[in-house]
Amino acid sequence: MSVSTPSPEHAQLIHDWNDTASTAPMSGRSFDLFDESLRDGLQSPSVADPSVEEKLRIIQLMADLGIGAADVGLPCAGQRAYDDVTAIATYVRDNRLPLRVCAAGRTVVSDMAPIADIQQKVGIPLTAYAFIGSSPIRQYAEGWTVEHIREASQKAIDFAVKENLDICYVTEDTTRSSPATLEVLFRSAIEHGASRLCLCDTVGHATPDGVRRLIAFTKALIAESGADVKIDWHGHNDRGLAVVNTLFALEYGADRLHGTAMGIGERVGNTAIDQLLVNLKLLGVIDRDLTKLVEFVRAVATATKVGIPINYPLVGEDAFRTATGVHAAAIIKAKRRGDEWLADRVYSAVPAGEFGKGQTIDVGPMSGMSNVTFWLEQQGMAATEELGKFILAKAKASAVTLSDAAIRDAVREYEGAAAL
Ligand SMILES: CC(C)C(=O)C(=O)O
Repeated sequence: MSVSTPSPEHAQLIHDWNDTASTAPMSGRSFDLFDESLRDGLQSPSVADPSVEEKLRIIQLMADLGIGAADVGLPCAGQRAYDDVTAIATYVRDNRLPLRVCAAGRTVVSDMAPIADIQQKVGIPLTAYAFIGSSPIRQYAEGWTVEHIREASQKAIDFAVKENLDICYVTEDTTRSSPATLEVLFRSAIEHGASRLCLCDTVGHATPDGVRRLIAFTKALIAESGADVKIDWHGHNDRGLAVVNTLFALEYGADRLHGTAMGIGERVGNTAIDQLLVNLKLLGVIDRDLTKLVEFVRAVATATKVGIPINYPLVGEDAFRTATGVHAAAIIKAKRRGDEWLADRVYSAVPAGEFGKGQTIDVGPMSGMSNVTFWLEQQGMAATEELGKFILAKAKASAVTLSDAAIRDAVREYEGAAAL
């Protein structure tokens, strides 16, 4: 389902300063999305660990959205984590979902072993994400030398390879790690059989320019090695740049982009995979049905007990709702013409209809008469001028947008007064 092609008349209505044509090469490249909601997402201290049934529903929705891989937990963390990863892998196997099951652990054999064990038991290939801190600040905090990190990584990778696990080598805090250290660690990981390198902006430090330079550095190193090794990009949002950085990571050559529903995760969280999907679609990089995206975000929000902010893109209560007179008037004019294309775009850069949603008009202190008239018509009520004025006066006197019940009360009050 593509972003609906505008009619020739509509096509003239938006001058696009975004250089969408320059994203065309991205759409030709094969890349994948990697969902971290059930691992990094659950590391947020404020979220609840979903039940296994909720996790399976979330996994199904990821697959429905064309997300190709997911980190589904740290099986080394305890029996419950181990059982949930096993249940997810079994569900993916039994339902033949086109989703790669991945699990994370530190670069120690005891963390890799449960992943190998689940792979063996369930009988589908898993990917192990083996992580270790690589930046000078992490080395200093832990008292590690580069040689210690390299050796620990090598032992974990050798074990995983021996167990036939696909292995992604994850250098935590890559965006603050020195090129000399990364060169040693990446070369060793590649030589020992890692199929992927995961570049982590663990503390949300990177800017797009840093993303570009780090990916160029890593690509050159991989090219030199002659191995077929892919690059993952894992971003955090401490500076509010996670989605933007991840879009740039794709442009600069990352093969797999990480994110979580609503960006839940450590501290202020990760790249919001839902926002990433919306942008990839609007940029023309992907062409797929995203009408289940809202359900996916709501499923994660409910299962993790995270509230959806009212102004959250696409899913927030106010994402496609206005009570403002000027905005409402323009949307209503489009709707009266039967022009939903126009109604969806005149005051929104994300067309609601493309994502299974619609614009709604409310009545509040910033409203004009068209809000009231439209609201009454939607309810099948006669929108007389006098009634409209009465409701609008109530709205102007109110500090908040009127609820439907408050407008109905106003209608009753008006009718009662008129009947006297
Ligand atoms: C373990 C990795 C992927 C991580 O979560 C991070 O560095 O933020």
